[in-house]
This record gives sequence, C-alpha cells and structure tokens, in this order.
Amino acid sequence: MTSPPPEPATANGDAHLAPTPRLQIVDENKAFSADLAPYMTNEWNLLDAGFNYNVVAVFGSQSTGKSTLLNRLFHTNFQVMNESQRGQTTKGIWLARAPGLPTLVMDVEGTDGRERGEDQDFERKSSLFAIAIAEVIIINMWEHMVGLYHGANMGLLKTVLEVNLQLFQKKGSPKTHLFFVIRDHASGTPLPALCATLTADLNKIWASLNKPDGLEASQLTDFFDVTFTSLPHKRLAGEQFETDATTLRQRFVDPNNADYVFRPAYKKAVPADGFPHFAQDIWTQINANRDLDLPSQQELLAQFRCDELATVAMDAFSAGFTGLKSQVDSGTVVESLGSQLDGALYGALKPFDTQASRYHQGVYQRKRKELVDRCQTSAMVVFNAQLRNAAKRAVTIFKSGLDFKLKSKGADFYIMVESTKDEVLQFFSKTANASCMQDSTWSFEESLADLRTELDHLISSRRDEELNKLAHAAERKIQTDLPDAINDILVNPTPTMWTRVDEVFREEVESAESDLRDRAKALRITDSELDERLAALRTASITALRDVLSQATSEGALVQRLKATFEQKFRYDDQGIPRVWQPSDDIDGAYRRARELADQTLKSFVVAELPYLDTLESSTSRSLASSAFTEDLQASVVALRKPLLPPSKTATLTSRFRLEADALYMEAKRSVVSSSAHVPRWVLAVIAVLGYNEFMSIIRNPFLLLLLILMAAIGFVIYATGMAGPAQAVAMRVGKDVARQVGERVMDVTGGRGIVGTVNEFVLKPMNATLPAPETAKEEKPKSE
Ligand SMILES: Nc1nc2c(ncn2[C@@H]2O[C@H](COP(=O)(O)OP(=O)(O)OP(=O)(O)O)[C@@H](O)[C@H]2O)c(=O)[nH]1
Repeated sequence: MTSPPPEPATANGDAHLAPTPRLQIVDENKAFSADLAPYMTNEWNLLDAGFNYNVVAVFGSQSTGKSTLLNRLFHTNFQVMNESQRGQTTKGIWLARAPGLPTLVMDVEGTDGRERGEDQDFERKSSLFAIAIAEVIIINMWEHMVGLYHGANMGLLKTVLEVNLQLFQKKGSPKTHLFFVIRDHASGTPLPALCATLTADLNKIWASLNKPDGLEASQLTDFFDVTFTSLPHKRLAGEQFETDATTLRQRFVDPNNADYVFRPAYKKAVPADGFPHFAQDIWTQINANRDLDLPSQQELLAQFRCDELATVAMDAFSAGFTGLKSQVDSGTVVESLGSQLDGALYGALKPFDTQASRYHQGVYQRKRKELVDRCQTSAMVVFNAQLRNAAKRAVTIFKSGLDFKLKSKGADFYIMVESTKDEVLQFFSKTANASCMQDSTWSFEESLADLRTELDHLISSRRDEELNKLAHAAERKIQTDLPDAINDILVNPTPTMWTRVDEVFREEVESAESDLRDRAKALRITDSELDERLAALRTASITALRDVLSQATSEGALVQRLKATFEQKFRYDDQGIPRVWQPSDDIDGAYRRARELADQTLKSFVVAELPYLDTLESSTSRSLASSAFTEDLQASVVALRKPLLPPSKTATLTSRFRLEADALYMEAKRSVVSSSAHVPRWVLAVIAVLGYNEFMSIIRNPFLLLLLILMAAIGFVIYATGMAGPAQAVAMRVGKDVARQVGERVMDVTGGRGIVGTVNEFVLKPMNATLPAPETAKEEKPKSE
C-alpha cells in the first residue's frame, strides 16, 4: 500500500494537500490490524493530538457512492468502484486521516453486498463498530430507498442500534451524530418530506428496540442527533453535485460553520494516543458478542414455519392426553401412563416432522426439541397427579395388607411390616416408572421419599397401637383376675389376710409384667418405653386393687361380712354344727365372743397392709427418674395407703352391725324360752280327764296302738342318736309355720282377734316377762335403735 507523506493539519483542511495513506484496520476476515498505532504516529501524525481530533464513519449499502462522498468531503483516497464493472470495492474497514484536518475518516464495507450473500455478520459488526467509534455517522442512501425498510437498511440499523444500546450506552453517554445524506436527489420530493419519512422510520425502529433495564423510557434523541441533507445526481447533474459536495464539505471542515457537524457533545473522551487501543478493544468486544449472531432469512423463515407447526402439534398433543388427564383427576391410577403419553406425543410429532424437516435443519431440530419439552412440561401435570394417586393407592394397599398379615397367629410385627412396605414401594416405583415419558427428565424420587415417610409414620402409629393393645390386655387381665383372687381371701378374714392379699397382688402384677415384656419384644420396644409401659401397668394394677378393696369394704358388703363372722361364731359350735340353745347354754358369753371376733375383723379392714406397694414404688422411681408415669404411680400408692375405713365409716358400720347381732341374740334367747316353757299342771290334769276316753280307744284299737308303738320307737331312735335337738328345732320351725298359716286363716275367719291374740294375751306375755335383757343391748344401745 503506497502512501504520500503526512501533511500538517490546517484549520479547515486544504484542497491542495495530497491524501494521507489509508489503512485497512479490519480486513474482510474480521482481523484487526496491528498497524493502527504506527499509522497514528508515522502516517497521520495524530498521536499527540490529545482530544483535538474527530472520527467520522460512513454507513450504507454497497456501491452507493460512499467512498466517492468521503473522498469529496475529506479529500481522502478511498478506493472507488470503476464505472465499467459493478461490484464490491471496499472490503473490510478502512481508516485515513483527512489531509490538513484533525479528522480520522472511516470507510466501511457496504451492506447488502452480493459477495457476502445472507451472511450479515460482518455488516452488523462493522456498522456497530462505526457507531461505537465515530462521533459522526454518515448514513448514505439513494433517494429511491427512502421509505423502504430493507433498501434503507432499517432492519440492520435496528439491530445495530439495539446492540449498541445494550453494549455501549448508558444514561449520560456522549451522543452520536447520525448524518443522513440522500444521494441522487433528483425527484420533485422536497427534502423535508424525505426527512419526515426517515424520521418516522427511525422513531418506529426505536420504539421496537429491546431496551436494557433503566433505559426503557429513553428516546432516540437521548443518544443521537439526527441531520438530513441531500446531493443531486452525480452523473445527471455533475456540476451541481460537485458544488453541493464542496458546500457540504464546509460543514465537516470549518468549525466556524453554523452547521459544523463535529460538536463537543459527540467526543468519546478518548485521547488520540489511546485511540488505537480503544478501537481494537471495541472491535474485539463486538467480534465476540453473540447478540449479533442473528439468524439468516432462511433461519427466520424456518423459525416462523416451525413455530406455526409446533402450535398445531402442541394442540394435537393436548387433545391427545385430555382423556388421560380426566382419568387421573378422578383419582384413577392409569396403567402404562408413560407409553400412552408417548403415543399422544408421537401422533402430534409425526405431521410436525414431515413438514418442519423441510426447513433449515438447525432451526427444525431446535424447534422440535422445544416442542417435545413443551409437550412433556404440559403432560407433567398428569404425571404428578398419577404419582399422587399411586401414593394413595400404595398407602391403602399397605394398610389392608398389614392388617391381613397381622391377623395370622404368631406374626412378627416387624417382619410383616417390612415385607408389606417393600411390596408397596415396589408397586409405587413400578407404576411411577411406567408413567414416565420416554427421554423425559421426570423424576419420582421425591414422591417416593414422601411415600416412605408416610409409611414410616403409619408403621410408627400402628406399632403404638399394637403396644397399647398389649398394655390394655395386661391391664384387663389384672382387672379380671384380681377381684376373684382378693375376694377369696377377704371373704374369710384372718390375721394373715393382708399378707396373703399382698402376695396375690405381687404374683398378679409380676405375671402381667413378664407377659407384657415378652410380647412387647416383638415390637422392638426400647428400654425407656418398656419402663413407661410397666409403670402405667403398675398404676393400673394398684388402681384395680384399690377398686376391689373399696368394693369389699363398702358398707353393705362389710356389714354382711361382719354378720357372717358373727353368725359363724355365735350360731355354730366349734365343729360347725348349728347350735340349739338350751337354757343351760351361755348365750351371753357366746354373744360376747362372736362380737369381739367381728370387732377384730372390722379393725383388720381399716388399713390395707401391702408392703409390695413400696417395692413397686421404689423400682419404678429407679427406672424412671421423674415423669408423669412415676407421679401417677405415686398418686395411686398414696390413695391406696389411705385408710379403707375412716373413723366415721367405722362408727356407722359398727352401729349397723350391732343391730344385726342384737337381733340374732334376741332370736337365740326366744328359742330357749319357747323350748323350755312349762305347761301348767291343771292343764295336764284337764288333758288327762278329757283325754282318758281317747287314750283308751287307742289302746283298744290295734291299728292305733301299732301307730303309737311306731312313733315311740322313732322318738327313742331320735333321742338315742342325739338328734333330738335338731329334730325339735325342725319341728318347731314347721310348727311355727303351720301356726302362722293357721293363725292367718283364723284371723280371716275371726275378724282380726283369733287364737294368736288369745295366745299372746295368756301365754307369751307372761313368758317374756320372765326373760333377762341382752348385755350389750342394756349397755350401749345404738342411737338408731
Ligand atoms: N449515480 C450516482 N453514481 C455515483 C454517485 N457517487 C458515486 N457514483 C458512482 O457509483 C459507483 C460506486 O461508487 P463508490 O464510491 O465506489 O461506492 P461505494 O459505496 O463506496 O462502493 P463500495 O465501497 O463497494 O460499497 C461509482 O461508479 C461511482 O462513480 C452518485 O452520487 N450518483
């Protein structure tokens, strides 16, 4: 590349100065030149210019006279296309200093070039580079391009402005001057009309930009000043073209010109010696930026069509799994859900594949993947509902399966639980696996873990239930066995009564505890749990014992027991034979002894003497330091240690018992009196006189005589065998009964007086008058009496 020697800069350039050498700073392969810094020093003599330099670039379609314009405006020597052969002349990005001016001029490869075809990468990057580096961008276009979106490079401008905004612009960044030059302005359309069209297009582009955060409300004018001008047709109005170009040059070279384009507001604040590095950095950043890797027209078309086809496929897929969705929504676990969903997806993909595969392959594959992802995402609702249903089913199977297995005799709880759990987890995993769509990333691990947790909770509560059952069974056994065993002892109160009660109680508790211990082992009961259960069992046992004792010492029961004790002693002799009181018998002494025995019995019931309670209390306190269980047990022990018979109750019982005892005493006395009462002698004389004839008639009658001898023999046998007393007692009772019944009949007949009144009057009254009163009855008559 040959180049004339650099000229010193003048205020507004010099038409006679030779052009400076130009440098291709970015070649057509996007490589940045290493010569920029040496050119700045050696060729353009600008390295020490500080901030006193300008940068201008050109943007526009290929072969629209960009280089021609730059050469006219800045007296540069950028390569211009030969009129005879159309084609690209400027390749890559060129830079040159305007002779005599502190201005770097950038000639950029044209856009829409036939040579690059659909590859818009370079034009995007080079345009963005121009906007990022230059203070003024000359946007070059033919007049007939105005109003055309693609012809006027509006699509490209949109992309470039958008990326520029994202990469390089912040609030307060220096503005860039967009200088529109409309070429071959030969029609009658006035410049303002063309400006209005272009302004409207620009505003439309700006409104449609994706603006970064914080810049959403920004306007085009926040970052750009826009100027429009035009030039006449170069060939048709050559002279005018040259004149106008010269005039236009003044706006670029003369700082005193009213329309001078390089204003301080556009300065990038990069000193000239830093410009080479700055430019290289910007290019590197732009070259690496993926935001500029935008699709080609083919790709855009493929995207559009694939999106349309994907929407149709998506609708078809949704319709395909609607039935499955309503099934799972109603709680059904659908068999082979995954393959059914795959079938629906396959049905939807088939037409998509047929049509979309004809378009750009990269786009087709990408859109297909997106479509499959979207279908799988929408079907995931069904999958999740299926997992919920399967988990519910698994829990139901677990409950019923466990119930069934535990019914078998001798079933080990944990073996049954583990086998049932394994079965339902397998069921769930199998169902969940069969519910996954092919190539999906669906996972059911979380649901499986949730199911495990739920089953563990169920097992734990079921185990507690079983443990409660065992504990209740042990308590019930005590509550059933204890009353009989204790009552057997209490029914015959003896001095060792409480020792025996204590012994029986201990045996019952120890047997129940050992039973509970053995059976709870299968439930893998922990030591502390066992201690608590044993404490509860002991408390229940103590309460049961207390209930038995309370019942046994209730007023009615105890009076009966005292009466029985009294009667046993009073009415039966030492051999257990019922006494027939004779006048010679010591009824008072017998009464006293029987009553003393009853009193002793009563005393023995006042307090339960149970040393085993201490054992229970101390062993429970040792195993369970301090807890609700020990407190309950202690409370039950305290309750049982309280007197069974408080003084007031003892007094009441004594009174009631005395009444009963006194009645028995009176009865005994009466029986003696009735058996020993004498018939007066005159009655015997009367009987002998009046009965002489009857006696003689018996003697003379052989049948009656035989009957008399028989009766005498029976009487002798009774007397000889010592059965006289009991026979007399029986006879007396029978006689009394007969007398009572006859008396009642006589009373009926005699209208109330009858024989009983007469007998009372003349026989019993005198007899009662001769009887002594019972001692106690005399000494201490109960109040109630
Ligand atoms: N009609 C017309 N032709 C022009 C004008 N300016 C330049 N030309 C011609 O258009 C052709 C291309 O000119 P260039 O200056 O090389 O155009 P370019 O835009 O720089 O070309 P590339 O660098 O290849 O993009 C040349 O034959 C010029 O003589 C103009 O204003 N009107």
